Amino acid sequence: MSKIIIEGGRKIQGELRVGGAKNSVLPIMAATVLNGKINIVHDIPKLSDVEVMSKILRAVGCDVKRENGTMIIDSSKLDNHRIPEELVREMRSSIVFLGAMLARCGETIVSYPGGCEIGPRPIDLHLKSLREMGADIEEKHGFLICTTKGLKGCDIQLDFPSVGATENIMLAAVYAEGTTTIRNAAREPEIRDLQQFINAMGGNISGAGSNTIRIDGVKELREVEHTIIPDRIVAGTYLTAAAMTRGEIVLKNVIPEHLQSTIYKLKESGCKILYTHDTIKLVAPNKLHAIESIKTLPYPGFPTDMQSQIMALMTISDGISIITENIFENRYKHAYELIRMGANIKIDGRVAIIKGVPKLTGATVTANDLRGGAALILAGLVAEGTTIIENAKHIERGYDHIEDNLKFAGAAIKKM
Ligand SMILES: CC(=O)N[C@H]1[C@@H](OP(=O)(O)OP(=O)(O)OC[C@H]2O[C@@H](n3ccc(=O)[nH]c3=O)[C@H](O)[C@@H]2O)O[C@H](CO)[C@@H](O)[C@@H]1O
Ligand SMILES: C=C(OP(=O)(O)O)C(=O)O
Repeated sequence: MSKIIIEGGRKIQGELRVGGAKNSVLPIMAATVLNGKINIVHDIPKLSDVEVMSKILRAVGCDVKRENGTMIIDSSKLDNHRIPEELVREMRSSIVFLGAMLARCGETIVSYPGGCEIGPRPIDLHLKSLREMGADIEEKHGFLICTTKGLKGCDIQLDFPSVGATENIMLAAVYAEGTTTIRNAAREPEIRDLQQFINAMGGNISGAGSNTIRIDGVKELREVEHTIIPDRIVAGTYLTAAAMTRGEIVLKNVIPEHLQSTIYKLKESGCKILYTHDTIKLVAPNKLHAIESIKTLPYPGFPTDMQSQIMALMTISDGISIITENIFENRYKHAYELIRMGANIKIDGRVAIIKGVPKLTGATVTANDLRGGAALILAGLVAEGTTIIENAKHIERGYDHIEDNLKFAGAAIKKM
């Protein structure tokens, strides 16, 4: 079981480059099955989720090669429509293969993904939408057995702008007969990246980034080369690390527009933030102020994937901060670990009330999920003494060499 050990009290400063976004790379890897040709994808981060996605692609017959940050996926020999159950269990977001495999093969068998560390994560919107497009989906013994005699474009109204459901519909609709319209679609930047990838291989999608997406079915797709957009959550995490340690950091390869809600809240805590079109500089104040209220919302609202990290910052900010978690029901497990480090946090359902304390103290804590683990690293960077984070494997799902990057920026941190 991997552990991260941190000696707190060092500033995070200097320059860091942000790599490709996990939440872009995963659906884009699923989309590589569509063309039955060569896909070249740049700026692929080294993450355990990317490893699982590669294993799934190989299991269905694709050839996957990786050279540093570039991945070459040849989907021409795809010959299996069953996604191995153990891999779906390892990574819930493998559910995006549903739409992609239905489009390519007209059939697929995927095990039901179930919930995860952050609570129940139903897929009813995915299934309802794919059925509306003409998919026949049987739910039997924990598996989804999906077939179609041909998907047809239709109008889909999502009850909630689900990221995964929007992606699954986009993938399924690429070859569908006629036009598919998704209303109340998710507007996350990663959705637009998926549109760009599919269009670069000859698909016909418009509207991603707005709440209405139109997909006109095409007959054939070609080879493609694409670069993944930078990870806005990794960028937000490094900015928060500099803010909490009274540091000063410049991030390169970022899209500041994607981080506006995070930047806005970091400014409220007293940080000075300057940016160009692809860099962000943060200068921390001597004293962090409480952030009156943060409500997680679909993009462009404040991202639930930054909630844990910003909570870590609030624990040492002067005054009372309030978080309302609106996206996931059970995303406060990290709060109880932060309390072990001296934080003053009260949880009442979806609301967390955080009263800033003068200092945190190092302790042995457990990462229960990806972003909760990142929050514990941030707390460890400022805590007095040694922090040991157990179960650090969760962090590897979404951060490429976080300990090396933070060490480079001044932290006393190591992984064991
Ligand atoms: C790989 C990836 O991109 N993961 C991101 C994606 O997850 P994911 O795609 O799973 O998130 P969704 O946007 O689908 O889920 C948001 C909310 O909708 C609910 N819901 C979703 C689908 C459904 O069929 N029924 C339903 O009720 C979920 O339970 C949750 O409460 O968006 C989340 C919300 O920004 C992020 O936290 C995740 O990092
Ligand atoms: C919840 C997250 O991801 P996933 O949907 O892959 O579990 C996340 O990135 O914080």
